[in-house]
Amino acid sequence: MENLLKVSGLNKSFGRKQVLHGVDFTVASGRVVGLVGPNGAGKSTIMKAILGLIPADAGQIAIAGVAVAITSHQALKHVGALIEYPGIYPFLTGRQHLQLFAAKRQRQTHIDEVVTDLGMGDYIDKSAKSYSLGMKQKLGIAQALVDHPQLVILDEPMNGLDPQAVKELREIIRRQAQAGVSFLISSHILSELEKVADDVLILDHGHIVQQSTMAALINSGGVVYVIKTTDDSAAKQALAAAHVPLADTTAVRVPITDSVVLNQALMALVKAGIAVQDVTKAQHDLERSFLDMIAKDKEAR
Ligand SMILES: Nc1ncnc2c1ncn2[C@@H]1O[C@H](COP(=O)(O)OP(=O)(O)OP(=O)(O)O)[C@@H](O)[C@H]1O
Repeated sequence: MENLLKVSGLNKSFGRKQVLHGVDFTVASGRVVGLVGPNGAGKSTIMKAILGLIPADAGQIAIAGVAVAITSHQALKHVGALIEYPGIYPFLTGRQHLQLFAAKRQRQTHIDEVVTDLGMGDYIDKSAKSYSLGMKQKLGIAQALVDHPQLVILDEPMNGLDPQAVKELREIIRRQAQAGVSFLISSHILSELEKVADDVLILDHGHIVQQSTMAALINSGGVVYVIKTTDDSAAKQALAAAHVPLADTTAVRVPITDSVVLNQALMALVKAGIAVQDVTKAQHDLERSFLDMIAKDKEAR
């Protein structure tokens, strides 16, 4: 797979505060890459540097092999972006905004496509001053997509969107990725990107803490059996005595490595006279493993 975006050794300080530390990653053609990290981790700073909006102190950024710098924007010709807040002119209609962003060739068709895909038909010809937060956000996303870019950079695009709009946005991203468009999408909530991203970059205090596929990240947390009993604290003691590992201390959660562990757990509970009321396979807790990863990285530094 060809790397459309390549970022290497990116350093950035604001005054005496270093906010990016040797950031390296790639985005391949047709991949959706999630950039996830807590508030202030440096997500927007990375995106602004890629877009040549702020100068990096060190490192290289290349799009389709062409270098980007604050004075060299040629590589950004086929890049669409929404960074922080959409730029909205209150007295223009949504359609007029899109006309500013769409190249002349097939302008009308491209605008109609994106308006339909994002379900903006009802208000696209009204002036933007009447738009809700979510409508403005959608207009910002439409601006990023309207010119058929090869690479789309979206900073927290789900902000302000209702669940239906989030679903529509996910669908449009997946459709475009299938057609070969690459995406770099930031969020401070990992689970927000669970259904849309192929790959994940986890960023903390300007360091890339983990880079993997979303599938590998989900599997790395493992699946757990949640056992409901009549007496959970006695159940935990019985399991500890029988050397059955627990996934965490909040409930009777047994990690699934193989079914033998579940058998051992159930036998230990039955032997201790604890009634098992229910056993369910629980969804992997993505947010918890994200927080664990950040905590581990903090300890290591
Ligand atoms: N122009 C600036 N001047 C000084 N400090 C800045 C500037 N821009 C960003 N920072 C600092 O750099 C750090 C990273 O900020 P950045 O906006 O990149 O984080 P983020 O991960 O996008 O956070 P959020 O999720 O809150 O948007 C923060 O500590 C922020 O205060």
